[in-house]
Amino acid sequence: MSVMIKNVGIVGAGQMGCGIAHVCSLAGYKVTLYDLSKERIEASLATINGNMARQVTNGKMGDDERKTALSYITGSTDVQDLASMDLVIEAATEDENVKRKIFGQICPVLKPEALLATNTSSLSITRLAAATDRPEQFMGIHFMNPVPVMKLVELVRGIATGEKTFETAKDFVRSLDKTITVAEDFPAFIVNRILLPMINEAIYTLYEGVGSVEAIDTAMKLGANHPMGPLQLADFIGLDTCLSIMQVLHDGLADSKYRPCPLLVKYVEAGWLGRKSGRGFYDYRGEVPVPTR
Ligand SMILES: CC(=O)CC(=O)SCCNC(=O)CCNC(=O)[C@H](O)C(C)(C)COP(=O)(O)OP(=O)(O)OC[C@H]1O[C@@H](n2cnc3c(N)ncnc32)[C@H](O)[C@@H]1OP(=O)(O)O
Ligand SMILES: NC(=O)C1=CN([C@@H]2O[C@H](COP(=O)(O)OP(=O)(O)OC[C@H]3O[C@@H](n4cnc5c(N)ncnc54)[C@H](OP(=O)(O)O)[C@@H]3O)[C@@H](O)[C@H]2O)C=CC1
Repeated sequence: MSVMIKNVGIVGAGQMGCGIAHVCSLAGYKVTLYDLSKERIEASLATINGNMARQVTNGKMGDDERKTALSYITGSTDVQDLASMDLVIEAATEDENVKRKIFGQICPVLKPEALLATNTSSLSITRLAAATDRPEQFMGIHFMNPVPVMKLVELVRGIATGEKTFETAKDFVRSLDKTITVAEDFPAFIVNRILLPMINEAIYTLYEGVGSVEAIDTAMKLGANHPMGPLQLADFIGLDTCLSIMQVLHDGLADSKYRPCPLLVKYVEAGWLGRKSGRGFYDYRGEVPVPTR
């Protein structure tokens, strides 16, 4: 008992929006990728093309497949283009006010039967659902970064999420060849409840002078077999997103063990957001990343 999905809208063409568009188009869905500016849309379509081209070079897909998938993605800066979507996945900035504003704009445009999902990393699905006109048709579909590579998707139901919505989300995620894990609607769900305190602790380790950026990342890569060091991973996720998640954990669970490291706050205040802004715990503006501490 699930709803037929053909057209998928994605709101926010950042790193996650691009990744979600990438995997949806490869699975045969018609994708409308919406963001605020034409420049962002153009840059995002170029990023998706580049990521697919790399998969062609590595023999992971054929060039015809790449062309077909790309032809399924349409960029848009007009919210009216979401009117024909069966499912819309919100993947905009991790800020509750931004997301609430988006729901206020898109809900009047969507078909009554359309499902609405959020890719939020941490925010309450129940609270976000209450900001829409369709709490029964709303849930969390939380992809991992980089989406084309990571196998997991967390599914999170709000208190009002209907069974049909949940079943449809499960079928949809399986059609993308991803593995589902179901999390209850508590701050940051499962992956980020565990991962982000580890990253925050790595930043405290740097802040307290226990080790340099390089020492901490090398320690966790070679000493714990993590594919990326925690500071490299923080830069990869985006330091603004990391800080938002820690704030949600701190506020939502009211435990001082989740307090965001002041050094993380400082980097975000400086606009050093990691890879996406060119600088974070590493400086990415040269040929190779250079630690900033
Ligand atoms: C914050 C949240 O809400 C939740 C989260 O997502 S938390 C973050 C979860 N993600 C992680 O923990 C990632 C940890 N890092 C890794 O697993 C690996 O370093 C990595 C997969 C990102 C890269 O692996 P690697 O072996 O160093 O790199 P590399 O061999 O160049 O790439 C492996 C594949 O990833 C792809 N890839 C790498 N970065 C990519 C990106 N940004 N976008 C798309 N594809 C990417 C490459 O194209 C390559 O794909 P193919 O195998 O299809 O050719
Ligand atoms: N980064 C990660 O590793 C992961 C992130 N997530 C979640 O996915 C979501 C997106 O994260 P991510 O892609 O990393 O963030 P990015 O900062 O890369 O992208 C966010 C995008 O949303 C756009 N945006 C902001 N406001 C609006 C709006 N009102 N309407 C449409 N688009 C808007 C931004 O535009 P502009 O740049 O112009 O502001 C930007 O293009 C967040 O909720 C995050 O928590 C989930 C899993 C992993």
